[in-house]
Amino acid sequence: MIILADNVNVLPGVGPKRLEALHELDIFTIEDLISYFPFRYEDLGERLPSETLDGEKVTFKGIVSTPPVVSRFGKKNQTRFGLLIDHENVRVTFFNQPWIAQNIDVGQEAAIYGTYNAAKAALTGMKMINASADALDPIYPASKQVSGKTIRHLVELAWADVRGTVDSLVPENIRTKYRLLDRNQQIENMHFPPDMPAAKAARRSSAFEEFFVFQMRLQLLKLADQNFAGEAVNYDSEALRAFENQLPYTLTSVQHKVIDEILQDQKRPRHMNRLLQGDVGSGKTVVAAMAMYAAVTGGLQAVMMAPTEILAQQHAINLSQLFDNAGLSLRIELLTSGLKVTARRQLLADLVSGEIDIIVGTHALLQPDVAFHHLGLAVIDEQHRFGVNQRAKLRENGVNPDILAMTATPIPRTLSITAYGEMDVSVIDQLPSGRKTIQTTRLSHNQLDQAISFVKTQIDDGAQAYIVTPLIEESETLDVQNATAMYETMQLEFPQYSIGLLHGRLSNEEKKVLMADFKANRIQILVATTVIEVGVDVPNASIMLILDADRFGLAQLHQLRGRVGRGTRQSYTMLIADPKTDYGTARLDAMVETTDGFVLAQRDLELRGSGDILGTKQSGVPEFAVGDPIKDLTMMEIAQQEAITLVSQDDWDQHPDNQALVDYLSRTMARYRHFD
Ligand SMILES: Nc1ncnc2c1ncn2[C@@H]1O[C@H](COP(=O)(O)OP(=O)(O)OP(=O)(O)O)[C@@H](O)[C@H]1O
Repeated sequence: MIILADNVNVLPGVGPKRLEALHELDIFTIEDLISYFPFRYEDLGERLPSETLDGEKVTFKGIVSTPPVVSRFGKKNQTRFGLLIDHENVRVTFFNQPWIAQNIDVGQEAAIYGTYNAAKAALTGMKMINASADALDPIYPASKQVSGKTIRHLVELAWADVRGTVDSLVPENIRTKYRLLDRNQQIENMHFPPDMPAAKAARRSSAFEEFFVFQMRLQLLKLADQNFAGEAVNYDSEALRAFENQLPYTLTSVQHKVIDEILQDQKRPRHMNRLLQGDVGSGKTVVAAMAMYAAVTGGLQAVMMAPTEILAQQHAINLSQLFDNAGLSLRIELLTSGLKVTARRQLLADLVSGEIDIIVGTHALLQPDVAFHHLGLAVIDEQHRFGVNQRAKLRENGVNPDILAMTATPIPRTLSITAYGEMDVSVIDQLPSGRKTIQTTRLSHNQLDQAISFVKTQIDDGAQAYIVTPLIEESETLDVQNATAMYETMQLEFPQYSIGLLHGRLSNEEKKVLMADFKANRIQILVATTVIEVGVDVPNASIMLILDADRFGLAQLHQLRGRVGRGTRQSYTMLIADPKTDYGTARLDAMVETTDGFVLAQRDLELRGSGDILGTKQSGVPEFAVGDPIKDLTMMEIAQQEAITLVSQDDWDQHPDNQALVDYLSRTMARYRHFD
């Protein structure tokens, strides 16, 4: 007798090789197997012959009216018998499936899927179907090593034993409220639906279950965060006010608002886990600087983590400038991989002794030898590149800083509930005043000369420009060649100016020097591949020329455009492209129409359709097997509400009704992919 917790290799036919292949599909136990659902059903279309067109594929169900006869010709053979459907007799022929004859007797009910020949009232059989079930064929997501048919077969074997023994994960009161099936019925109808409505009902229940379990995990994570007794940061409000007064600009009301939200969190003796979401160029850095300064005035250290070394370096420069200009002497250091051994050792010593106030770096900051004197705040830039597990690393060796994650990836409201479910969110939805709307134009390749002469007039006027060439995924060499060719063209076009070339093959050191030169206006034109994409801040750069712009996704184009329009100059983005697809054209049109990242993100979603996993993957939204977090948003919202309600009840995890859920969550938490 097989039970749910058994390893799948208890099933006949699952040897080491197949086991490995099943592991690839995340199937380890019998429970995993029976929760591995078909993603659609082929309707085999049971009908009467009179309703069927010639040549149509169809399923006929009837009574076998003549004994099966197998005739052979050479290596081939055919099996024939009659099938009485209602009052019509149809002649059935199977080719090369002689075993069919052994399973057929006169008088027996049979369902056969095949192609109908109306003139001859004959059916060329393709397969026999379980006559007592409906003609729905479940289609399983398969891999190269395991076919859908094998999965189907294993599910049948397993279900025969565990049927009726599955406990529901969604508590009964919630199931009743939303008319959801219990888990036995749900699983049975996912695999063996008697008809389409039953399959639909089972999918609905499965999707809800999946969302609910996901939301439970988020809520538990949130609770765990809160229970991690965070530290109350006793910051110096006077000092913060003085810092603000020394800034080179006035903070916008939205910046004020989000700074207040963050400070409130820091002040509480609770752990902060907040996401700061703001469009490109909206001024997140100064908000983060305030939060870090708050920690420092409270006698704590702060760390800022960026996804790349270029960005880390930029942040270190920007922060130093901000604090220097305000006359504050904080010690800010940059930890990079290029640091010499002795320098690194000194840096780490100063960090642990508390001499360093703020340290900026990449993932390198998560290495075990990096220890703090007293870390109070971790700012994480571009949050979706850091998984929850990585954040957890920060907590090891006893440090449990407040977390402020920042992202410029505009996630449409419809997705943020899924992407950031466990965090509190602050949004900057207003750009600093004085910004002029970036003017975006679309040009074809034969207008490139025109674009370049426009760049010329702007540079003569003191502006700086980016020229971006597309990343060629198949070949980094081509990619670099492309950028290099453009660089050479620009040198010819602009002999009087200094031109830089930035691409992925350069060392971090070379990149750093280039960026510093560009920032200081020692370089006027920077030809770059997409390495320039996120976070680079050079306010005097006001021209962005993107070549083959149709090769970029909308989010990427928006990020690139966000590199300009950061100062007071009128900025321009020129998209050079001859798009070959409607989708390419639509993306460029969207860019011309709006500069609002949230509008673009929504448009992107519509253009791609919610089924596109790739896009959602990029944005950090987890994938689901059955439910669609965009189409089924309301269901996700309900699942979230119910999860919040459940975990807010005292001793909810002690209640017998919730044991199956509690067990399931603890069993599966460890290998939960969404949080990697
Ligand atoms: N209130 C303000 N008034 C005027 N300028 C501001 C204000 N706040 C920030 N800035 C300036 O706006 C520019 C963009 O700010 P910042 O680099 O913080 O943007 P960001 O939100 O980090 O954007 P990205 O995600 O694109 O890096 C910077 O040059 C910064 O000095």
